[in-house]
Amino acid sequence: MFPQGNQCYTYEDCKATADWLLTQTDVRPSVGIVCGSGLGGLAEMLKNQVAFNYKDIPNFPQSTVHGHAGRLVFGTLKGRSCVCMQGRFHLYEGYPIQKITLPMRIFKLLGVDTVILTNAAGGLNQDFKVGDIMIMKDHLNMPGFAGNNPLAGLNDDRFGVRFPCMSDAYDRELQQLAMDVGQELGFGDFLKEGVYCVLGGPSFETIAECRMLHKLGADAVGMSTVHEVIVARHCGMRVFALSLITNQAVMDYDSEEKANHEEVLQTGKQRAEQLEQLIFTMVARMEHNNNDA
Ligand SMILES: O=P(O)(O)O[C@@H]1C[C@H](O)[C@@H](CO)O1
Ligand code: HPA
Repeated sequence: MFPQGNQCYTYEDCKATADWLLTQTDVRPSVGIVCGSGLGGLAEMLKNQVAFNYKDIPNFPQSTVHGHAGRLVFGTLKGRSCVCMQGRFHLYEGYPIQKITLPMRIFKLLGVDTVILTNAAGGLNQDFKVGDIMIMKDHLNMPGFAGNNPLAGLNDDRFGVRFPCMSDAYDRELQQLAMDVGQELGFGDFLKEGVYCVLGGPSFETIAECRMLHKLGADAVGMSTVHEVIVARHCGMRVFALSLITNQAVMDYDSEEKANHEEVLQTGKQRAEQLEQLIFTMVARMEHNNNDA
């Protein structure tokens, strides 16, 4: 069933893309950032930018979703060299899961040791409000339960081991740093932590599905991030991830609410400034990652 799956991009393909990028810029990033829906403004904050449209990067997929610009931006943030994906790829765009996660392997080959991912998500936890920022402490991988895991297929040991551990996927020190920085910045009222559940999308969830996911222990539901986290951890990068609660998942048959992408992008705009501030302050304070997984 899977033998060709991971052949989608070989180690050599990933290396060719990374080497191409390294010939185009002097920036040698240690931090890689992925911007979620409506959160691409993060990339604009990088200083001394060198930016590439995805269509100009060998082997790179194209962004097809409104709110995902499709640019890879290199630059510095508080003096630290970074690379930022202004737009990510999703299963529902029709890409194979290995293609969605290809940028993580390119990050690794560029020298990135820490990946920061953001996403827009629906809130399942009844204590969450629209505009809350949730530090991801864990995930539920629904496509993975059905066998759609980005590491399925032949394993290339140059990236990582056949059976990587995921109980330590989300770096605990970075979670604590985010909490500390959030408190200092006065974000305590809307900074939460929780479990993110990924689904395939693009349809939003039914009421019964939201109720089920909540019962299973999910605090937020979305359509991304987890595949990238798995590949980033497989190749030994440290991971930190944030969900912006852009809408309340509909859990009640009396509700008139309807999830929609416009609301997702609108909430992104309203909270973007604080989310950016949180990430920049964290990047300024982060220690380098010395212990590859
Ligand atoms: O890329 P993310 O996970 O932030 O995007 C979410 C999931 C869908 O792509 C979209 C739904 O509005 O936002
Ligand atoms: O409610 C949601 N469900 C799934 N994905 C999402 N992305 C933003 N909001 C949602």
